[in-house]
Amino acid sequence: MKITVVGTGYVGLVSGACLAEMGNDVLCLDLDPEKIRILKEGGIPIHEPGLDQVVARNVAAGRLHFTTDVQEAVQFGTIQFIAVGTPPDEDGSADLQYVLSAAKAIGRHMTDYKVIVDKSTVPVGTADKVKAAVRAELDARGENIPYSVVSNPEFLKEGAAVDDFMRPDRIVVGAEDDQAIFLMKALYAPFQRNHEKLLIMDLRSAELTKYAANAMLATRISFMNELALLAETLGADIELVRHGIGSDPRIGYHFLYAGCGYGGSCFPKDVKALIKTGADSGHNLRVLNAVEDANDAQKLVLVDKVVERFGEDLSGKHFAVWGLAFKPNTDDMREAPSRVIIAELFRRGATVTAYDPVAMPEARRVFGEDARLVYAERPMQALDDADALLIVTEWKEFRSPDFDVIKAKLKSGIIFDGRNIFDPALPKKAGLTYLSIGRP
Ligand SMILES: NC(=O)c1ccc[n+]([C@@H]2O[C@H](COP(=O)([O-])OP(=O)(O)OC[C@H]3O[C@@H](n4cnc5c(N)ncnc54)[C@H](O)[C@@H]3O)[C@@H](O)[C@H]2O)c1
Ligand SMILES: O=c1ccn([C@@H]2O[C@H](COP(=O)(O)OP(=O)(O)O[C@H]3O[C@H](CO)[C@@H](O)[C@H](O)[C@H]3O)[C@@H](O)[C@H]2O)c(=O)[nH]1
Repeated sequence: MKITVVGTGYVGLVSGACLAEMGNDVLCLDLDPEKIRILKEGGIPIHEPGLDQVVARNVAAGRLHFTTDVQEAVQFGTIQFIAVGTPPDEDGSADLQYVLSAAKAIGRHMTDYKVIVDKSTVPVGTADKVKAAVRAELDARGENIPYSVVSNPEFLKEGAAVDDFMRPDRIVVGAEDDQAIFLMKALYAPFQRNHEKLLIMDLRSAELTKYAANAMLATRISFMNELALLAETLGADIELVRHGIGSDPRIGYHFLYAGCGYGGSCFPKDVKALIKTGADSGHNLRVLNAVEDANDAQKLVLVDKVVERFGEDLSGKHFAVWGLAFKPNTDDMREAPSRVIIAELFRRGATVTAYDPVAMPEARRVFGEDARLVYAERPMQALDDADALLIVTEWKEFRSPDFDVIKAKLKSGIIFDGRNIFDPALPKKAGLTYLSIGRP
């Protein structure tokens, strides 16, 4: 099948590469000439394990191409995936300007039947807006070319994106006409081991499903984070509680890890957008408001613990921070807890040496030139002259350190672990004070 992907960011590139891997001819469009230049020269603008091989293989096979030419891109694919960003607007709602401008471009240049697929995360009712935007462009041209609009939200996780796309738990397709349903079924046939994975529904239910999934996952995390704080006060261990409740299949083990808050390009923005959708339609989504509040507070929990030990004023104190990305296996720092933690340490007068296996170039962009923040080449080097260590991202390479070396380096001998990555007995055996989330 011939497919165009409009927007070659995270989701666009992973989707385009994986759809090519399944034998389709894919043309990825982006308006950012720098991104397309990197891709055309064989580079990958994001860090995502395994993606480079899939891209290289399909470029070499002649199935995956990149362009900045809008007209060429629109005329290429029968299926047009819109995978552009939907960042939060000032009031928390999803900003649809990129989606609608992509839709208009399709209406402006299409010359034959198109299935226009919203893959971006978009609020309920967006498919109707996309339909209207395309119709307005066709009317302006005096054309009446047929087209369908489909909602096909994406559920991939960064760091595991290729696997999530190629082996999905489910594929949600919101569609309202037989031709579009037929084409979407044919497109996804090779992706499914069993047919129950393809869930065909109406457009609005598909749009809401995406927000419901992220909101449910964010709720589990905020719930566990609050219980972790309670566990600390009560002298219980949240990790044992997690095992205790996760063994109930109605609850399950996934997404129950307490930590220093959820970040990333999706949960924070999608929870906000769903709250706004609720408010706009007369529903105060109380649970989700609390989920967001709890997460905002949780991002500061490590600093609260630092303040308990070192006092409100941290002038003259220096901290090592391990982990900058919002989670392991990505260089993405969008809404990362590290941003809030480091900013709060600065506000209180402290300085920081940070280490992250892949996100340091991104951190340089995020924080800019700032004398209060330097970067280490290795995790242990970050500990030089540090009063204490803060662990913010659970990268594998942090999991088995030499605790005696940490003890020798840290002035206070304190580790503040925001991701519960160690068995507490090990740092304690080396004489360190180990403060994690929700554990005695
Ligand atoms: N990042 C994720 O893990 C993830 C997972 C599932 C769903 N989503 C959703 O997918 C959407 C895209 O997210 P992302 O992280 O890939 O965004 P991104 O910011 O990485 O990429 C968006 C790209 O779209 C391009 N673009 C904008 N307008 C364009 C236009 N009119 N024509 C062509 N290109 C255009 C931008 O230049 C950019 O490269 C969002 O709605 C997001 O919520 C993201
Ligand atoms: O038990 C857990 C699991 C995750 N997190 C945090 O939650 C955030 C998000 O993690 P994750 O969901 O793994 O990453 P994303 O790549 O943001 O993926 C989410 O957001 C995507 C964009 O919508 C969806 O497609 C995915 O299904 C959804 O998991 C990160 O900060 C994690 O540290 C926790 O604190 N505890």
